[in-house]
Amino acid sequence: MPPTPHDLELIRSTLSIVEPVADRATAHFYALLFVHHPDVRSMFPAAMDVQRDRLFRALLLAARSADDPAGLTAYLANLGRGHRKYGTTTAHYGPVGECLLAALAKYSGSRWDAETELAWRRAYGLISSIMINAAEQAAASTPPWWQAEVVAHQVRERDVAVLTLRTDHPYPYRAGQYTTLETPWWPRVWRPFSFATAPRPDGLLTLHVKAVQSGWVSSALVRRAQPGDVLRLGPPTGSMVVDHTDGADLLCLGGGTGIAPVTALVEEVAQHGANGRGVEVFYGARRTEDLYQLEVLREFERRNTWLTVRPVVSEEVVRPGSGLSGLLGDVVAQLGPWDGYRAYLSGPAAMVRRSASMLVRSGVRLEHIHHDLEL
Ligand SMILES: NC(=O)C1=CN([C@@H]2O[C@H](COP(=O)(O)OP(=O)(O)OC[C@H]3O[C@@H](n4cnc5c(N)ncnc54)[C@H](O)[C@@H]3O)[C@@H](O)[C@H]2O)C=CC1
Repeated sequence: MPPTPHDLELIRSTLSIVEPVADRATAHFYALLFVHHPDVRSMFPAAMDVQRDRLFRALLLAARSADDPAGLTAYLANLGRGHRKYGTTTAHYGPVGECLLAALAKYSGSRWDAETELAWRRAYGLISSIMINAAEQAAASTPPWWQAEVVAHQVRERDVAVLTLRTDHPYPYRAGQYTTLETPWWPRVWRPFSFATAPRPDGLLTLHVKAVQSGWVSSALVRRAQPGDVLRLGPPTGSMVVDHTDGADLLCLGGGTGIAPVTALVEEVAQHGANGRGVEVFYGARRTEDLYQLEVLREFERRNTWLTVRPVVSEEVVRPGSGLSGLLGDVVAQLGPWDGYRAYLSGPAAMVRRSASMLVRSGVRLEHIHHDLEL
């Protein structure tokens, strides 16, 4: 039986009690899981900090999205497909559910009673059945992960590398989407990276990676990876895809390496034909020298009259009339209104959040703003 509206109230109330102590509750969950099911420990990375954080964020997201069943189902189905790369099987869901309920019971104190437990059992039953079904369906046509050999590695500026990959099986994706990637140097640590090109006939994939401070995976990809190294990729995911049937103009904001999926979208429109639609790209960076992808975009602009590319720098003063400076979303909003546009936002989380609210104020409808921030 699916959760009832009353179940949802009980679930949200439990989560609000557990949220302030989420780090301890999730640590307890993993401790229970690894003590009672030691065989699953090898499926997780040695350092569990990011993983701990993810579990609770996923639960919160599921609870908050319960009013949007279609969106929630899509999110959970994606999560189920994505779990195949960890080696997750249907048999794992039962023990995980028991440990999760035990951890929630411990950290919700006197709020936990038989009714609350039943509500969580119903919710977990639904969540796991959606994830299991999606994983089983995906298993019929795609591998759990793809091996991807680095065939080119080019350092564009100080900390950004462009990697070209060849997969062992065809990799089906859409421009604007991203993958999760594991390197041989940090086993079981998976990080997301967007594709920087639309799918091409040769099947090669391109990623832009910036080595971020304390970013183990990104630093290894920029400073250590070289042609011949073999990475693993999870399935493609992400909602930043263009609907080529609606013909509306596109407004794309890419900040830093967030310009990668924007470049892919431009390439896909060029392949597909713009059919009367205009595409406005705003490319944000801190300084002019960080605009590593500008020349590639300028080349697209020279070949396609429907495309306009404007760089925006945030930490440099630009002479009036010679360029744009300021925070990306703020600058774009000032150039509005943007009524009727379909917006695509990609870059640092704070930039995406701020830009989304600025664009809503300058006329873009919320449902026409695409990005892949989860919370
Ligand atoms: N699909 C997506 O959303 C993608 C996201 N990314 C993320 O984008 C980020 C790129 O990092 P970098 O290249 O180091 O970018 P960066 O830190 O150099 O900033 C790039 C742009 O974002 C703006 N920005 C940065 N912080 C801001 C804030 N707090 N408020 C408003 N604007 C802000 C800057 O002014 C600049 O225009 C990474 O975190 C990466 O994970 C990368 C690729 C795809």
